[in-house]
Amino acid sequence: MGGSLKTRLFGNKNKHFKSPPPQIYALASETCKWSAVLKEVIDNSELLRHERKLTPLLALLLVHDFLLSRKGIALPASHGLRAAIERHKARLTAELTRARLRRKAASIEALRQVVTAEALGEAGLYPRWVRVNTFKTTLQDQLDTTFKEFSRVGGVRDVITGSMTVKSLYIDEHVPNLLALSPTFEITKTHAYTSGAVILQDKASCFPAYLLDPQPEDGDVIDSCSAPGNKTTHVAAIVRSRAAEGEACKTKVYAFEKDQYRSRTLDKMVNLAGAQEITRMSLGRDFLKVDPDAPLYKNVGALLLDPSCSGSGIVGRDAMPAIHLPEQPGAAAKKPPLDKNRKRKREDGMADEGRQQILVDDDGQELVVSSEKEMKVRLEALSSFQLTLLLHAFTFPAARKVTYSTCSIHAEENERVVLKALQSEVAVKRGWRVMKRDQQVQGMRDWPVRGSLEASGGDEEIAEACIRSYKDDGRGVMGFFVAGFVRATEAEVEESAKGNEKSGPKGAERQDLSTGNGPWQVGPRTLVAAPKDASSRTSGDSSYGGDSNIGSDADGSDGEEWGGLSD
Ligand SMILES: C[S@@+](CC[C@H](N)C(=O)[O-])C[C@H]1O[C@@H](n2cnc3c(N)ncnc32)[C@H](O)[C@@H]1O
Repeated sequence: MGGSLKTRLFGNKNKHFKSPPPQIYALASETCKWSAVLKEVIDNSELLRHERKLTPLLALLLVHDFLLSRKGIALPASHGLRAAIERHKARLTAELTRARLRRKAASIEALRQVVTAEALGEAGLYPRWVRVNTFKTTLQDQLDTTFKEFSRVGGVRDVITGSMTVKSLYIDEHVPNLLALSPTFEITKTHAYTSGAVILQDKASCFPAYLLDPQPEDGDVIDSCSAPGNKTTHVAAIVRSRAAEGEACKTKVYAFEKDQYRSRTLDKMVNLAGAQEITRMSLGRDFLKVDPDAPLYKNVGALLLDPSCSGSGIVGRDAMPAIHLPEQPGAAAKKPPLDKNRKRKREDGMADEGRQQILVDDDGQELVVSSEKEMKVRLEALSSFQLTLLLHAFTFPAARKVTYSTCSIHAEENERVVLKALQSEVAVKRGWRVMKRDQQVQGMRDWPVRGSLEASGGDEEIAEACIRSYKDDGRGVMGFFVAGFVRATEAEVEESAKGNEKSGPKGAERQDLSTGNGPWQVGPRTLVAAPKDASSRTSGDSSYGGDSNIGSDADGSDGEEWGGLSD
């Protein structure tokens, strides 16, 4: 099985490890992180030459615990392996000091920071986004306690550049209750994190709940695709914050999650976040099988739809920590094993290794893609499924607002789904429109990165309504897409129907976006072809990163981690 360490441990539902996956993950990632330093210590102290029973990996694990773990080696004092390390205490300690000085670190704490920064890899170029969970605390409380010693900086870039100073913080200007922290700060070791008072969630992943902006008059809310629960707990926190002070919150958030395994994570997260008071979870339930006309959902006015996607916007999903093993005395340098498939692939005219990609979608599913064609087929299947879910959301009788989001950078999963949804029969019949930029909540209106004009069929209003983000553009967020839909009033629907009758069908101009997939037909909205020089990036911003593809955590889900649990 390929994929990241997290995917291998947490995504493998059928594997039963002897120890809990979070414990194995912590051990493996910590050992990998220190392995370059420990290799130097072990090689230079000649430990493996003196202690022939030790293997390089065992030595790495034991020396790590001996030198760096607070509890030391977790074996009885009389145990042979423990004695094999402790016999060399003086030499190992001296070599650790040398390794530290070589890295110009004044203390073990400083060395820890150097090692952490090195191990972050791509993730070190992004801040740690932390959403303050208002079910449990307030932004001010957190600034006064958990982040008391942090210095405030002027922008996200300063948090990243100053990452070695560890404790810098920026209060986000777009999304309320969101902080950007230095990537090396170990937030997961704080009480705020383990108690669910703060939740690790990328800025862009906070856009959907914020854009949905549920108000008490909107009625109940549905999160159709919920696990691991970042957006569910976010939208629930917003709903709760809008209930009158001192009064019980009447609005409910209905959270659906199809996958049984991921449902457990959702359940834990909702409870840890304190969102269970207003969240009704349907664990293991397919949103597509939910009857929109069921009495239970008659007051559902707002739906958040964040379906499975290619995960191509996720930062660091591929990252597999490197392990540096000490030299085994006398062992001949091993040749890397021959890839038996390699020759055959070339003879077959298949893509060589360089072009083959393992796609890990945001559900942790892996797929080897070796040609453009395969990629296209995969994206088509995803977009068809995404559209079907979106159109199902449109059918809830009292629904007035829907947000649709993906952590993908592909237009097929984003603007193209929006266009098809707007053209669908259900959208036309029920009066669904795109939520225009000037109808959006302030922070989303101000966010400068908008949809692709070309992918929006040249429709500027739609491109402006769509919200994007790109990794590598210096804004410190993952690649993401979100669009909102609002439903017109009955009067507006009638007005628009009259307009359509007058203008008649414009078949010649119409761009056919129908895939033939999904239960809905394309409606009468007319689209104008994109101008040839249409820029796929808007808002006069030239600092975008490329649409680099692919391969992405949560840390479960959108490259996120969350309150005290590992997905
Ligand atoms: C992108 S993840 C959701 C991430 C989540 N919104 C968050 O922010 O933590 C998509 C989730 O949708 C679930 N899913 C996919 N199809 C579904 C369906 N038809 N009904 C309910 N859940 C579904 C997947 O199992 C997966 O857990």
